[in-house]
Amino acid sequence: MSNGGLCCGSGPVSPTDDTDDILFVGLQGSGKTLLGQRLRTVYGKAPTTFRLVTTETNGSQDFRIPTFKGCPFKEIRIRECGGSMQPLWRNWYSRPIKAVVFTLDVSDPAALAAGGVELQRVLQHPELSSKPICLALTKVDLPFTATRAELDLALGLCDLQELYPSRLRIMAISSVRSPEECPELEALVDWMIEIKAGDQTVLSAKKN
Ligand SMILES: Nc1nc2c(ncn2[C@@H]2O[C@H](COP(=O)(O)OP(=O)(O)OP(=O)(O)O)[C@@H](O)[C@H]2O)c(=O)[nH]1
Ligand SMILES: [Mg+2]
Repeated sequence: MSNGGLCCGSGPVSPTDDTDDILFVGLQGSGKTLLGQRLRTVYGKAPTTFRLVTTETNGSQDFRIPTFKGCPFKEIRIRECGGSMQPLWRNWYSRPIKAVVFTLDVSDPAALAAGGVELQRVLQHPELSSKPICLALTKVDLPFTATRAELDLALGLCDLQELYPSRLRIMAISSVRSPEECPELEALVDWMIEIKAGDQTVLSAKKN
């Protein structure tokens, strides 16, 4: 499996010199790696055998996500910080990233409270105060997932959306589904493209 550049090892983990556009954070096993792999297939060529198997990200890794034909840039650069590196996520917040995607596994009730606390920390971190955040509710394909009403109750998502109306976007994602089966995957890439372009009209080139 090719995951782009892998940055891990025994030494202290520090941000790389590469410029990343988007930061992926979220608890261990919440679906960042599979989402990065899946997003590459939205406008890129889907591999004949898409592998659902991932390994834990010990450190960080990057994903290059192809954009659509006619987009002013060829790719979106994503940096995933492994859930096991949570105390070090903040090292990336001061980098010139443009937005953050926070993954929350809605099939794991035991992890919801901890995920909600981390989401609040991301939203309130001073280095990220001007950055758009996408809350990706992951694994929505699984049979027993928290409903949106349950999430509103447990995590106060409605209140968060009212508090950060233009900054917080919430999407329900399944990375085991194809982009045709889960249109939110394309919506997420388009959200990243708009943010990287700094121009909401950039998506109009898609239809030409
Ligand atoms: N059913 C289902 N399984 C998923 C989905 N996304 C991820 N998984 C599975 O959940 C497990 C963990 O996914 P990862 O993408 O490795 O999670 P991660 O957030 O990168 O974890 P760390 O690297 O440890 O921080 C893997 O077995 C994935 O195949 C999804 O949308 N649906
Ligand atoms: Mg990972």
